Amino acid sequence: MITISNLTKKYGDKYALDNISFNVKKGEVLGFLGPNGAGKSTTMNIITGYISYTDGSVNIDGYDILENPIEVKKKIGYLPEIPPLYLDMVVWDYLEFVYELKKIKTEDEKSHIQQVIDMVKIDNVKNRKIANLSKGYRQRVGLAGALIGDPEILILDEPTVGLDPKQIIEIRNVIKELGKEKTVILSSHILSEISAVCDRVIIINKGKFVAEDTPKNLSDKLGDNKKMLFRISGDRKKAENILNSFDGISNVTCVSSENDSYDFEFDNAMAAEEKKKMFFAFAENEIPILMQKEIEPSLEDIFLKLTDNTSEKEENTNESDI
Ligand SMILES: Nc1ncnc2c1ncn2[C@@H]1O[C@H](COP(=O)(O)OP(=O)(O)OP(=O)(O)O)[C@@H](O)[C@H]1O
Repeated sequence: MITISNLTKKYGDKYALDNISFNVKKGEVLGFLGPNGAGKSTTMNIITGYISYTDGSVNIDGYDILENPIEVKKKIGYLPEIPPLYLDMVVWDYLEFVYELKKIKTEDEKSHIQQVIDMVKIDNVKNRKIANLSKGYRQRVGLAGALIGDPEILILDEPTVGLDPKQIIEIRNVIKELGKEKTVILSSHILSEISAVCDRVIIINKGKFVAEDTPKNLSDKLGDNKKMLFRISGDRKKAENILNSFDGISNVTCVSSENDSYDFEFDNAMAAEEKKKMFFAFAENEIPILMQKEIEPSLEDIFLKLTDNTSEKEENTNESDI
């Protein structure tokens, strides 16, 4: 459905994208993962025809984006990172405006807009001014705008940035539903975000391709190096010694303390039997374990695992926030 070949975008001498190639199959939900400045928005802006590129090609459902820009744009609904909403407009009027802009002729306008409103669950705010909506609802209005015209492909640039946890879950559910019918590319800088909704993940960093896999395989690749957070109460030194006495535990660090409770972070590659022994060791030393949890791997962990870092060190790191 989407074929990106050797895509390169230069700003002056600087490469925002450097020879990126990938495919997206019809009906697939593809995650585009990378830190700030990786080139996610640049790629999406090129696919949607908003900006040009320096080299390579973009083909959407058989159409080259440069040769058939109108055909391509008809097939794509785009939700940029900051949706371009007119805050003074009422939701319904805004969607009518988008309908006119997209020059959609075949549908019954009112029923189509209502259908889109139902899809993203904004019926309760359709007569309200966009300025008075929460960020979560504004994001859904932006998504509704992208869905006007029933495009086959949806391109969503960091759709959950700035939303609260409840809004994140709601918008994720909407995207999951849409993913059943449409081809979706979704960008994010959070692995769990992508894992929750995507069939496949492409990781880019500083404009370069890093890896491509299913969320499960990516997580398995990181699996032998999971980070754990452990909260204990009691003797800090003793607890540290117990943790360090196990082969499967490394890089033990006390990250915070409050009264007599301490939070330790460590890399955990323990087998199940070893884990049991560790719990008994804490019990024998009368050190209660107050809490334990696995820490989501950061993008930094993923890059360290998936890439040879030497090439990264040669490059300017100012833009990245990892
Ligand atoms: N108009 C521009 N002029 C010069 N450099 C640009 C321009 N737009 C983007 N860049 C640079 O291109 C690189 C990729 O930017 P891009 O916005 O695509 O990254 P991103 O992965 O979307 O990051 P973010 O999550 O911060 O949006 C960055 O180094 C950025 O500074």
